[in-house]
Amino acid sequence: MESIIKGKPVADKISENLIKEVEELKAKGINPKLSIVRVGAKGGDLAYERGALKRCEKIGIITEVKEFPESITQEEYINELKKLNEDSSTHGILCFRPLPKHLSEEQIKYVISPEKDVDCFSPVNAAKVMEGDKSGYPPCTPTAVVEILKHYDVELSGKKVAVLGRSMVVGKPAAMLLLNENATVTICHSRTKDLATVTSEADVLVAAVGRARMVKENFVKEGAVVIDVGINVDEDGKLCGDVDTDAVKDKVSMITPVPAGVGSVTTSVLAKHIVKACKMQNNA
Ligand SMILES: Nc1nc2c(c(=O)[nH]1)N[C@@H](CN(C=O)c1ccc(C(=O)N[C@@H](CCC(=O)O)C(=O)O)cc1)CN2
Repeated sequence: MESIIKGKPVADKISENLIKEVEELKAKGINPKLSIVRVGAKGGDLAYERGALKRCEKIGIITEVKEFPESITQEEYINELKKLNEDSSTHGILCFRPLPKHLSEEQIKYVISPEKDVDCFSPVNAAKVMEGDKSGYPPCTPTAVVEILKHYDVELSGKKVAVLGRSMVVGKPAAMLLLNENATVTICHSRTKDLATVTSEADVLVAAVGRARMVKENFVKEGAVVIDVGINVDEDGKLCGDVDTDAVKDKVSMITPVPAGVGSVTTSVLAKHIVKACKMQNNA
């Protein structure tokens, strides 16, 4: 049985309605716009940026990229973010993370306007994820994980789910969103003892650890569903996930590829959040 499940059908379904919604907004003279803030040129950020620009163009959302050198100071970054907060033509702001070490996310996350924070940087939106409050903007990648599982009719209620990775961008919020779907969630990380034993007990494994092809055949249960969130660049400069797909694809029942898996759905969720933010800001 073909176990590879692509993100495209999920992304297309989310995008379909958005195209109509954007046309309706434009007919009223409202032009939804995303501003991307990128520091440096990390592979994962650039892949996300490419995907986001392509997706927004398809849907009719205006985009701009604010690209800054690694040498940008904390004060300069904050000033740029404040300008976007105040710019009424920008409805959604996407700050690529993690930021370089000399920039304090702890401080910057309080600067982004929660109303424009379409990828859950602000503690206001992060708290809403914890509370299961749907009025905010949960992070796009973890939301895409749940959208894929639902699209492919993967039962989550009462199932054992292992999330490999504990970042604020993916691992922690993914665990929370899966818990909201009544899964029994285990978060695993670099200090987890007998890691492969823990992950191989899961019905669903979400790999978000950021290490190229780390998940091998012994990490997965026979028939498990594997969602590969990793976006890594291998030694040949090729994009690859956290899972060694070739090694596990015959053992599992479903697995997402990289690229063309979670990433393509992430950008549709992002577009959905931009349209929602635009409507809220215009009372449309
Ligand atoms: N604010 C955030 N910054 C970053 C995140 C994040 O979730 N929020 N994550 C990574 C990048 N990332 C997901 O983890 C990511 C990478 C790529 C894509 C994407 O659109 N992929 C497409 C196209 C790929 C290509 O053209 O090469 C695909 O997979 O089909 C989305 C998310 C870093 N920063």
